Amino acid sequence: MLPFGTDANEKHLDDILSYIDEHQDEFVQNLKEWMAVPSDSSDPELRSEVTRMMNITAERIKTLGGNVEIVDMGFEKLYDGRSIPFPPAILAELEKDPAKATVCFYGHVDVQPASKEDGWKTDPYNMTEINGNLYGRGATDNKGPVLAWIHALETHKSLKQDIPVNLKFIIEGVEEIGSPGLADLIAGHLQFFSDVDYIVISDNVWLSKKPALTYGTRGNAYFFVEVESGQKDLHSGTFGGIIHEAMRDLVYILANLVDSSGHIVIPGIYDDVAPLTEEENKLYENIEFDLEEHKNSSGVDTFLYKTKEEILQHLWRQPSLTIHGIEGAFSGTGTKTVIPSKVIGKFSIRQVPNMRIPEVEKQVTKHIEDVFARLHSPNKLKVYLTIGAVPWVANIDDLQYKAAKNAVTKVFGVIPDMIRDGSTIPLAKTFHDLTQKSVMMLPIGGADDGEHSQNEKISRSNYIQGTKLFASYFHELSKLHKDLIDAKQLKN
Ligand SMILES: C[C@H](N)C(=O)N[C@@H](Cc1c[nH]cn1)C(=O)O
Ligand SMILES: [Zn+2]
Ligand SMILES: [Zn+2]
Repeated sequence: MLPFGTDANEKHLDDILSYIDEHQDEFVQNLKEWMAVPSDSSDPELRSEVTRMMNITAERIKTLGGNVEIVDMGFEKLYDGRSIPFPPAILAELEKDPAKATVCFYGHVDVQPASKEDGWKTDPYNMTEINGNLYGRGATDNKGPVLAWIHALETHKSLKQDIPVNLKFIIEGVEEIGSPGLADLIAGHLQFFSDVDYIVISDNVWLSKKPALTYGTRGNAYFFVEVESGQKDLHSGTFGGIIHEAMRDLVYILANLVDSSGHIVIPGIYDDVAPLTEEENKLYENIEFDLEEHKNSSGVDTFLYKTKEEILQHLWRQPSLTIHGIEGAFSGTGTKTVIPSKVIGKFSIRQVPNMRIPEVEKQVTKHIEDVFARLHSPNKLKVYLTIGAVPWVANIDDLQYKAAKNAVTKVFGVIPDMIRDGSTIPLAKTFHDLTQKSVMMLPIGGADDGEHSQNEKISRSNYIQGTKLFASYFHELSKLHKDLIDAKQLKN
């Protein structure tokens, strides 16, 4: 093998990057096949599709030559009392050379719900390319990036080139429902992580047209609030006006969580939020972020805040409360004159440092009970936390951030922005806390990809350049890691 940093090694990488360009249609076709699987983890009826997607992923890693363990994750107890199997998780490894750095890639192949009726322009499960964009559910979140990582490795194999790092994979199928059971899986497989040097996640998007490295995410505390008036739905002509309606109680509760300025009105909720330091405050000035473009891509005319700094701080370092929906309420077209008997309001609070989920749970429960008490309603109230994902902020001085910066500069010709993300990777902090390894997010999705939205996409360019980015990252990391080991040996 040639030492890294030589011209021959540069030539190897250039061959890899050219191969990726030349095979892009094949890579796009592979993504189309993955996106045809409706692996929506939130729909119990589609659970077998998530399992099928996990098996497809496992086969692909096996074909690469990886050692794959398919881990049974047991059963999920649904809130309606049913039990359904969780999809299995994948633990895999490829290459085991003690002289090389070991990188563990984490990703998920489950997706958010999607249906044409929600307003998609194309069939969400039939990937469609329009003007250089690959539309469909999972394009950017997270099938595209997972496949791009695999393609970067397959390219090395196809060209019979040495992969400069050892690889491990942890791939799951329940990220979109908060990664239940995954923290226990990690805790029970610490041996798997013992020789891992770096953990990489590519499950978010850039903030602008400029590539970015992500060193922090918000967490999420997801709540269900259930109000029940009786055993069955009733006619609003026969019973309207004489009973305490569950829906009225719930709407009142939901209306008393957050005010029109976005301020969460739950007492104590901001108490633990980390104060803004002078040093952090300065960071926001230099980040590329086009407010108007962000508005355009969201389809919303007016944001709650006016400046870039306010917007970024409210996305990255302030909690936010979103009301997502009401289960059991009439939501179809038409004019059904029903009084729903049991309704479940769903809302979540994005968590930031130094909020603590048990404290948030207490504050939310007490607040909802107090608000409900004002109604003097005889209805039954239940409040419960269904997802408790904590925020994560990493040390950007870790070596892999430097390797990723070099790789971005090589592939995109610009130095990446260092950003945080308002969304949640439930396992990011868990990885760090349980393994004590460096964690980094290396996004390849564009700011306008529309994760979780209708018409989710990834651009062909980001998908293919992203594949090149991963290949370059292996090479840059290998060089820097080797220098680090050499320096350590010299010291001893
Ligand atoms: C960032 C990632 N692609 C993602 O979409 N994560 C989800 C995870 C989650 C949080 N609560 C429930 N699921 C998200 O941020 O919504
Ligand atoms: Zn995701
Ligand atoms: Zn997602």
